[in-house]
Amino acid sequence: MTVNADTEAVAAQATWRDLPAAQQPEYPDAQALRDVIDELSSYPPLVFAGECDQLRQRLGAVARGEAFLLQGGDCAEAFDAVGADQIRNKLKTLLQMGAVLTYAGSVPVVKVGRIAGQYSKPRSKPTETRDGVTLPTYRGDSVNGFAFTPEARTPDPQRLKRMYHASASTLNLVRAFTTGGYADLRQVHAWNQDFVRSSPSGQRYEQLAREIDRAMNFMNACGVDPEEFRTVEFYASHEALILDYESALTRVDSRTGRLYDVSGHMVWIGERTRQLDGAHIEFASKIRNPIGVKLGPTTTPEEALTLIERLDPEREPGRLTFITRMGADKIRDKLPTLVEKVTASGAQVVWVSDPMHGNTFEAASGHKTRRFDDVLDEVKGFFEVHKALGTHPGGIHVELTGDDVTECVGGGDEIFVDDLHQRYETACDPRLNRSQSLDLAFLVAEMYRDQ
Ligand SMILES: O=C[C@H](O)[C@H](O)COP(=O)(O)O
Ligand SMILES: C=C(OP(=O)(O)O)C(=O)O
Ligand SMILES: [Mn+2]
Repeated sequence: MTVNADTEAVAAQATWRDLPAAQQPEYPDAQALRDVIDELSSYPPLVFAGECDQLRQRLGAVARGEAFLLQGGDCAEAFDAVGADQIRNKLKTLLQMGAVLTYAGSVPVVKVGRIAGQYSKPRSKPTETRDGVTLPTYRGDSVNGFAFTPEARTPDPQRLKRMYHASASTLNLVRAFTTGGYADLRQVHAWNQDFVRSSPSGQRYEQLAREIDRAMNFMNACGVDPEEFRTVEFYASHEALILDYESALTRVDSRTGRLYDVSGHMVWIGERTRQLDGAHIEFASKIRNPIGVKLGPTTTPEEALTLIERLDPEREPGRLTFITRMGADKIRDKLPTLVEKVTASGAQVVWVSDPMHGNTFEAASGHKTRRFDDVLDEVKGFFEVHKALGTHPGGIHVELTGDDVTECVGGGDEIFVDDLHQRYETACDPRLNRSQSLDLAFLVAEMYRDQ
């Protein structure tokens, strides 16, 4: 491992501490937090800086229009969901989506999970009231517990260590699956085996898998058996929200002397913490990882240009990804000016569509949900805008799970509002289930081809 702790250089990145940091937990015991930070600072990196560089190169290809980014996973990972089945199901769903996009969209797909670190949530309200009792809102397993009790909801810094260990175990299994044979393209059918073959998306996938098989057999018969089919390059990403944690996992790379946040390959800054004069952007400006920034409907072109100045002063394709989350009803109106102004500035950012976060609503039953049709319409709008401007629709960023949950309504195997209660398991936002995720991949592949 070539990443060393270089105390002085690492301390120099802590300039974010002088700036306002939104959405941070209020820990009751400051000393307990300091102790945890000290301990985390001594832990080994979860990723290698060279892998972050490799992802930046892959994203550079996306920025140039030569590849497509598939980024997806839970809204909020949970400590009690760090089990082999859940991790495998998520990975399988992403691999299936990747196969669909690569084959049907005829484009190399860069695969990045919202995984192995996605434990912290920004919230719209600081407190939650139930039956007259008001408690701090749930902010992700890294901060407090989901249960509605004062004990669970009090932020506990020990949870940051659990986040590290949960991330490490998850990443370990993901690496085992992706390099140990499970992700071998010859397994395209196996990924689908347990999936309801009667479901429309399962059947459609089966058809595509047969075509991939034939193509591979053809190549084999021609004497071609590329190593690339045996393993999959898969990267981990999460929102860099809790700066004490991200900062404790920031290290100097001994190869280059530069700082990397080794808690994940790519990190992003959320819509609620992207203030230009805030701590999160300052922190992100100091690290070399590929950085994403969520852009909601209020983003001005000037803000986008300043973000580029702050985060990508060297104008390096792949360094900066703008993840737009406008809402299906706003994307066609809001996105064009941003893309035009950014393109005119000469910057080569990756443009990605998050069609989830601008389309959330509360059903009459009280469940937070999203309509599959709105999700699809936002992606359509994203593609239309880029087509009109001659720019590259670089990818999608989605909240999904490999389990058959009922959290978003619609899809080929339709889920109705009245079904939501059946398997509503998310700790935060509603995710596409496996069938809806595959539906989306097929439809996006068509859009990409038509582009
Ligand atoms: O993904 C995160 C949610 O969109 C965010 O936490 C806000 O959710 P809330 O409005 O329920 O707080
Ligand atoms: C909170 C999230 O998104 P945003 O910052 O875009 O609201 C998220 O990605 O879960
Ligand atoms: Mn979310």
